[in-house]
Amino acid sequence: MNAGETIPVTVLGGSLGAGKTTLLNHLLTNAGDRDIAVLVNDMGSVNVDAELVAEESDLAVGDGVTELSNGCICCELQDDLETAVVRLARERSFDHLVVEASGVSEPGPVARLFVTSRAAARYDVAGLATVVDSRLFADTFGDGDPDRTVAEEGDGSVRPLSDLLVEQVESADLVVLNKRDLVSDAELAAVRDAVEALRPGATVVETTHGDVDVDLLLSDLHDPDAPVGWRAALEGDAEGNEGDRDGHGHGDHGDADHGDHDHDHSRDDTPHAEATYGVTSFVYRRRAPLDPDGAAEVLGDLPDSVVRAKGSLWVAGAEDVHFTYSQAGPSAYVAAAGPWVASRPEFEQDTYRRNHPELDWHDDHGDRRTELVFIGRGMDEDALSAALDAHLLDPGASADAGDYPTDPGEEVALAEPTRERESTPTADAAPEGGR
Ligand SMILES: Nc1nc2c(ncn2[C@@H]2O[C@H](COP(=O)(O)OP(=O)(O)OP(=O)(O)O)[C@@H](O)[C@H]2O)c(=O)[nH]1
Repeated sequence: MNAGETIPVTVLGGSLGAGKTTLLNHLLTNAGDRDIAVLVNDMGSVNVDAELVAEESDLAVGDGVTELSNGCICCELQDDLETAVVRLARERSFDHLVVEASGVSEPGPVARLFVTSRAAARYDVAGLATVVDSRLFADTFGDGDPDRTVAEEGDGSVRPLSDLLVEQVESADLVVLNKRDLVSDAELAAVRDAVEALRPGATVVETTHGDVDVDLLLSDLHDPDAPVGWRAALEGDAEGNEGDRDGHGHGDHGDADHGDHDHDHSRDDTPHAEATYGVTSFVYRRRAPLDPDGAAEVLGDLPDSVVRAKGSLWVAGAEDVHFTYSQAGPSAYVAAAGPWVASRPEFEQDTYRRNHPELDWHDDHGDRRTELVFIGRGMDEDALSAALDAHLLDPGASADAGDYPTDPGEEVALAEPTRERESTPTADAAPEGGR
């Protein structure tokens, strides 16, 4: 490498056992003339993956295959990773770096390291590749085997696997649907369909034993501005529905035309997906607060047809708090994001609105709104909207939102895959901190 040239980096993510190591072996065996450095992170103290990769590719550990032990590179080992990649670039010459994130890492933070830290001067992100265990994905979002839906983190705490699967897909430039041999054509089509809805525009390939096209894997695929499905749906809806903004003002929530205009125009982005397999998305947007218990009841027990839901909640009894909601398969959380802009002192509101002219501001309610995007297969939009509408209250109505989180970043589970679903958020449901 010439001084001043940057090295392309591909960050490889995917759930535990998805086939990342298998894919790395395939890559190293088929690398041709390329000199590839691989940084492997494995959970636990033994770097089995690094040794396996080294063993199968005639590379010694330390000779291009570098280990990081004791945890997850996206969090505890962030400093080590930064040091390791800077040292690697200084000490060795190679054409491409591949970093395998552990099965419970989100690839996004790992990739950001190459943009924001000392490593940025030496590296350029070429792509985030996520290996998906097609069988596990189909199970998690299809029939939902609860025993397989929790991943253990380095500190022993558990995290719903569905969250990780969704996040790993939502940040990917390339999605590798691995274990093709373990799913039927219909199951694979459903998985592909969900992946395309979660991450419109990502390159999606199907593989068995990680036999991905090496040129494709290493090519420059990264698009930091690529849309995430739920955000694209919200934006598409906002653009297409200027007229409905004022249509849901004070007291109109009983109006029969509530749901009529809330169809998602972003489905135009993936027309074949909808036409072929029925993946759709829609936005539920109301200018009225939800009853706290009713909202928890509906949003904590969404139909299985919903793969992903996300958005903002205006909750009666806590009208100053902007709540966010996030559901992925069998898990659902509500978090306190901080005050609504409309709850802040007037001068702050003015400044904020000047700096955010795109903010959807209502004459009476400011930015307070309930705005949820749902992505799924064969969803009954009318039924879901009606279930939520049944819990709409008038702005200012009294209600007890005592079980909802209050501190910014605090989170409460409405549904978790390992436990019995709860009908309301409870104070003893461990808040998991802002994610
Ligand atoms: N049937 C089948 N098995 C596969 C496929 N790809 C990988 N495997 C197997 O799945 C298991 C896990 O594969 P790995 O490559 O170790 O997965 P990983 O993502 O590196 O796993 P962790 O490092 O634990 O996160 C191994 O037993 C592989 O042989 C595939 O396409 N089909």
